[in-house]
Amino acid sequence: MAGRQDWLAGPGGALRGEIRVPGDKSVSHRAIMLAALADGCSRIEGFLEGEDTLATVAIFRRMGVDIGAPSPGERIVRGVGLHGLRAPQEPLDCGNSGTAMRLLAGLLAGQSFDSTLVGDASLSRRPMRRVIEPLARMGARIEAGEGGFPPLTIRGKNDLQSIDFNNEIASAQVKSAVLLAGLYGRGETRVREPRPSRDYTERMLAAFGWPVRFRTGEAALEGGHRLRATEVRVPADFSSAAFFLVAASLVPGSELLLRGVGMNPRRTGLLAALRAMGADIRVEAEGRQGGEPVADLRVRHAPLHGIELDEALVPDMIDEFPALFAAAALARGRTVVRGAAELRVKESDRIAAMASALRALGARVEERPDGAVIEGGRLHGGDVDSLGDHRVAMSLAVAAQLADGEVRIRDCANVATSFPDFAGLAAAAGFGLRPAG
Ligand SMILES: O=C(O)C1=C[C@@H](OP(=O)(O)O)[C@@H](O)[C@H](O)C1
Ligand SMILES: C=C(OP(=O)(O)O)C(=O)O
Repeated sequence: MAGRQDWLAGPGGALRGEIRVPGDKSVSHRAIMLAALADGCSRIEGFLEGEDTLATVAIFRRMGVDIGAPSPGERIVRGVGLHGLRAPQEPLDCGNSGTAMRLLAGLLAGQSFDSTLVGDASLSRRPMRRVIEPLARMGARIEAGEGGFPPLTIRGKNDLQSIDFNNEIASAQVKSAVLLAGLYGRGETRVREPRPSRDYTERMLAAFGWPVRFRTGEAALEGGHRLRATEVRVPADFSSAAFFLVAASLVPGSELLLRGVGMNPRRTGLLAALRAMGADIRVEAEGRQGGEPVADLRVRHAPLHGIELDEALVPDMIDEFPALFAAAALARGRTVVRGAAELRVKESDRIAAMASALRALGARVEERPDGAVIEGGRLHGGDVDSLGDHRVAMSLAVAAQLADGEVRIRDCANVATSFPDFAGLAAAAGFGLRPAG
């Protein structure tokens, strides 16, 4: 990652125009992984050129997969087949990406060689027992650092057992790690979840020709099949669109059209939450792209009010809470979030990070172990820290648009992991946002 980068944000004017945000991060990771293990040559279009997904590309190249990049957002992957990866000569660097590390833990557990997964300082503080434990039940041998943190050393083992796994947390990363190990398992691997998490691994396995049975909250597959190369068209990332949905809702006079946004129902919880707060967001030009629902989203300014967030929405908007906190701090009345303790183990503790930054701008925020109570009101300018968390940085830039004075947001370089040109696109749409000199 580049050095530390501060932003100067807000106040801004009305947001107008059309935007296409970059490709979906979850889909981009999975497209590279499955294409690498497929028979034949796959083409990926709309790939996210972000640091997280580029880390996944670099990892597969280190394991002997030829991945061409003829143009931005395009990747040509010459699959090596399920057993064709080469033993890496050095540790595989997942950078800041929890998705890369957890999915790869499952995928590498089924290889015949040893491998080590490392990450940056933030990833090295994120819990990995959640994948190590179910994978160990499948016969995988994975050693972690003290406390179950990265690095992970994965001992090669080609004959994994299948399991019937009841996950206690709703996590697509854990579910996907187990399913990817299950490709190498004998018999049927099944994962059940307390609430359904995003289902991209299941959908994409099916697109690559692997038989997989899945319905809300449950997925199952058997080992011993093959993946067939295919074409993947990656939709625009709803989580990146989220910052514009919130900003245009908040700033008077705004109207933005967001093109080709992925509308997988396991991702669009924020849409329901914002509508419950009074947002005016219309879904237009609905279609399908590579097996995923997509649509254009037209968002117009509307006065927002606080809500008691429905806990059932939490997994469907797990990455959108920093943006929701920004909306809540500027809405009329009180917003209550519960059942979202997972936010404490993301790139930062997102409850603490947002509570402390919004408080520094004048908001009244009470932290709870699994959420927060936010009293909406006015914000003033100030100096806040994103704690090196991309979603916190972008959400604070949104909140700053409505602040009475300029906001310095510290440590924003991490935005390049999921949305490299956020500052440029946002400024072009009307955000007050520039790098601090
Ligand atoms: O599977 C995925 O691609 C992701 C799953 C979510 O994490 P959890 O599985 O920890 O909920 C999400 O926060 C992350 O950004 C991407
Ligand atoms: C939590 C996130 O990603 P990851 O877990 O892949 O680091 C995110 O992008 O908000």
